[in-house]
Amino acid sequence: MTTPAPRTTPSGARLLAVPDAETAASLTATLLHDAIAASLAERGVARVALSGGRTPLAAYAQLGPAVRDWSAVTVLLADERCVPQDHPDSNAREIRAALGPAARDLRLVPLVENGSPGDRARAYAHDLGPEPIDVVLLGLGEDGHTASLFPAHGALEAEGRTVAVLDAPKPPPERVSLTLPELRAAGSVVLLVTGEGKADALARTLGDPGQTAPASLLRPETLTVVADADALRRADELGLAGG
Ligand SMILES: O=C(O)[C@H](O)[C@@H](O)[C@H](O)[C@H](O)COP(=O)(O)O
Repeated sequence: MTTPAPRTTPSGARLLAVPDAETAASLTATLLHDAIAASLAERGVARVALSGGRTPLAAYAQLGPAVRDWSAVTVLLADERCVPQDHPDSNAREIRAALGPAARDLRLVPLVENGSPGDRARAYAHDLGPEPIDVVLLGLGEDGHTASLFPAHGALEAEGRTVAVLDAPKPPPERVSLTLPELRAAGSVVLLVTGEGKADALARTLGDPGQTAPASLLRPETLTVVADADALRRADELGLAGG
């Protein structure tokens, strides 16, 4: 698909503004595909971290059949809920289902099912493997959270690669998330935001760097925001959606 002319956000991130959620999904699938293909061409393997939530599922459905060799791709979780892997709230389960049968050979690294959230976070930090992540797909909550990093939450200060969250405002409360340093170390990050319910959160993210909007703490040099017109409405009104 044709990529829209990039805008630059006040922090210096790339913003790709698209008319609707359907176009945002196709563009996101293309960006993920291209990042995976570049890593496969360069190193023969690719490492991608994906988020849960409803918004990216249409993009995953297009990404599944688009990637030629899933057996060389490791799929990590940007965040996961502390539930069994076959639970309806499991991000791993949703992501695998959305990628579909074409991705059956992928290596998805799940969160271990036993232990406290802290134990699971430590195990996941080990399971991430030593190399940095090539590309991360993040969503944005209506309250401004990204992955399981919630506004003004202590997890934002975590210095390791993963962090346990015991009291997430969005259920389920017990989660494990990649940390800000880990997200900032990734080769690239795509933040996918659609729908008018996200408009205030996106405006805060683009305009008010700080812990009230965790995605504003991502690294602008590696960040691409893909947003549809409904999600951008407030940021546009405030002149925060770049030019
Ligand atoms: O597991 C999770 O809860 C997510 O990874 C989370 O960060 C999600 O991306 C946002 O809450 C947006 O979710 P929606 O796309 O459903 O709005």
